[in-house]
Amino acid sequence: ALYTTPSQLPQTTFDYIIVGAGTAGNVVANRLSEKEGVSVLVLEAGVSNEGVDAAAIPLLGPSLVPNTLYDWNYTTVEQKGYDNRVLPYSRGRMLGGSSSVNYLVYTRGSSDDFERIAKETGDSGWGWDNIKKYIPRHEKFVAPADGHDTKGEFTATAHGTDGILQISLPNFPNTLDERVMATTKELSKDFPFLEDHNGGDVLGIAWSQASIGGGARSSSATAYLSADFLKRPNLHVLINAQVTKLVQTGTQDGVAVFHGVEFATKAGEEVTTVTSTKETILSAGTIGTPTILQLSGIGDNDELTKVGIKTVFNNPSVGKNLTDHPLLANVYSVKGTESFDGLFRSTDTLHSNIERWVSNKTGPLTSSVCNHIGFFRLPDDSDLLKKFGDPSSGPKGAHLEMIFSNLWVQPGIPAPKTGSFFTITTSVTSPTSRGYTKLSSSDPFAKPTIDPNFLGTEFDRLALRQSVKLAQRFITASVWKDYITAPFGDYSRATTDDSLDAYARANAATFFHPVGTALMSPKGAQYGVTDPDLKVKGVQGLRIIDGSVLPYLPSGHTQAPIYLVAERAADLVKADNPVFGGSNSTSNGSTTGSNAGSRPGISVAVVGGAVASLLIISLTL
Ligand SMILES: Cc1cc2nc3c(=O)[nH]c(=O)nc-3n(C[C@H](O)[C@H](O)[C@H](O)COP(=O)(O)OP(=O)(O)OC[C@H]3O[C@@H](n4cnc5c(N)ncnc54)[C@H](O)[C@@H]3O)c2cc1C
Repeated sequence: ALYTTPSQLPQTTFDYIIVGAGTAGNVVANRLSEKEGVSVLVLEAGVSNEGVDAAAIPLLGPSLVPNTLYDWNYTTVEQKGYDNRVLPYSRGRMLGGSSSVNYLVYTRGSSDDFERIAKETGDSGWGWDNIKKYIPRHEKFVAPADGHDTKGEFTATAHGTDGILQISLPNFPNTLDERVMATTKELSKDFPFLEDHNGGDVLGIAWSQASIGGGARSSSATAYLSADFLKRPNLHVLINAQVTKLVQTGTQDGVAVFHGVEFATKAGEEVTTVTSTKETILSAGTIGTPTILQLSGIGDNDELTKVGIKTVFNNPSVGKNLTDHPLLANVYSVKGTESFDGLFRSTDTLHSNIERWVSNKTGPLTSSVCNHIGFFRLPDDSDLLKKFGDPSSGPKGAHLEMIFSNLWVQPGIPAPKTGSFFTITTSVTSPTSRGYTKLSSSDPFAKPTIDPNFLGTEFDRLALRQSVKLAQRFITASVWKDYITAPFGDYSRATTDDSLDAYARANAATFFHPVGTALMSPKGAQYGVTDPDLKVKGVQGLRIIDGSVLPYLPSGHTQAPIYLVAERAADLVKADNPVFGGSNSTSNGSTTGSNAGSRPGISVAVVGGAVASLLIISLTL
């Protein structure tokens, strides 16, 4: 059932307590509550997604953040690599978490991304061959809302059709479609067409897939926490419940045991305590999870002492290794009125499209932000790779990304009142900068200090420059000549390496893909926050299942890998509880050694200061 106030809870002790009804949390809640009699409580700080139209209508999604009720409304510290600008750092604060507010792009990453995690954690269960077994359980690949013939736009064997989360190809055509496809033919060497991004290969330009079904957003709330699942008598979900700390309930073999969870409906309100008999699972996301650990005394002793929190377990890795994708929106002015910019300028046009969506879930508002995406590698002989080494996950991993949007896309900057636009958003897919999140105060309602450290390394600065050059090369195909008028705004002045770098520093933003602040590492390693089974190191009763455990960003956007990680993680939880009939049989993985303290396949020289600082952390643990 779904509850809105603590007094509605039928009990205060549950088998499992999950903190955060977000992307990963709802997967785990769903899977654990499959078993009758296993009680599961989910505590969510935010509100319900029900009745929030912008959370359902795909192209209105970007209006959900920042500075809204549905966002944690975090900001970064001044970003040195971005001319000291402060950025909004949105995280979804509602049922579904960030899957309810994101831009819906659904990319699983490359098989090498998962292989790298398997190799570095010593657990083959994180490898692609095992992870891809979860796709049929997770995915329900459905026809797009416009009913177009999707032949040649995807590879059927890469998809599941009986799972839970609905995924579809573009739901509404746009004027870029033919032009992008023509460019993959004319400039096929640099921009090859790839049939499907989600089968383990990502390199090339493919039709974009999105978490949309029947023309509406499919989120972890609409899918894994649908009304049918909420009818389960053993599944309890409480909204408006912000967890303020974990409570130590005992000590076992000298190790602190955490089975208690404190939460409050808002600052200054009374705190309620609930208890788990089996496990407490943190699924509060890459910012929320380390924040809760730190508030509970699990973190860097020096940092905790500074804000007056008593350290229970000193783990300097908590909150470190924050890794995110920089985003640079390269905007072109285009001819005609076929871009989607006009949709949002006239209230009448917007209303008629909303009416169309309400009546039959069709029309331009069923679009995500793009119909095509491309992932690319720097050339093997590029100066960058020679100088810095290769930070990607392997030959199938990407260094750069391009997204093609049929409208003005500039997070945080309102669209001009006139004009039609085509945006090629570019990114460094394998960034080497690392940042952190830490408490600013012991007050659980105070916002943490967040530093993603965008463009903090020379590799990232130069690779972002290369991504813009890639976009500039893309539009040299003949098909753009009669469409693009000119680069827009600052972009028009980005003509030399120096001016291009200045333009990037002044305009880049974020894809909102933070990961890594509670990274998993081998059992026994002297760095990292969880073991490969996602149990928190140094304490008992706690597991982490969300984006924070990912040691690296995928060659893609983050929601799909997080869903898959959560699906496997639910099996790992089940394997530890005989009630589910498991004794590690469901995990399909094996732990192959401890590798304590080292990060195989990557050296300090390869990724510069970021990993160097991680290794220093490991020495001081
Ligand atoms: C604006 C935006 C656009 C994005 N676009 C895309 C995209 O197009 N494609 C893509 O793949 N990814 C995208 N992402 C990223 C992706 O959505 C996230 O990486 C992913 O959803 C994170 O999943 P998670 O389970 O780690 O955390 P979340 O889904 O964020 O879940 C965390 C949950 O925990 C709750 N919580 C946090 N702290 C507490 C607390 N103290 N007490 C109780 N509850 C708490 C939160 O409210 C939230 O519901 C985007 C993200 C944003 C914000």
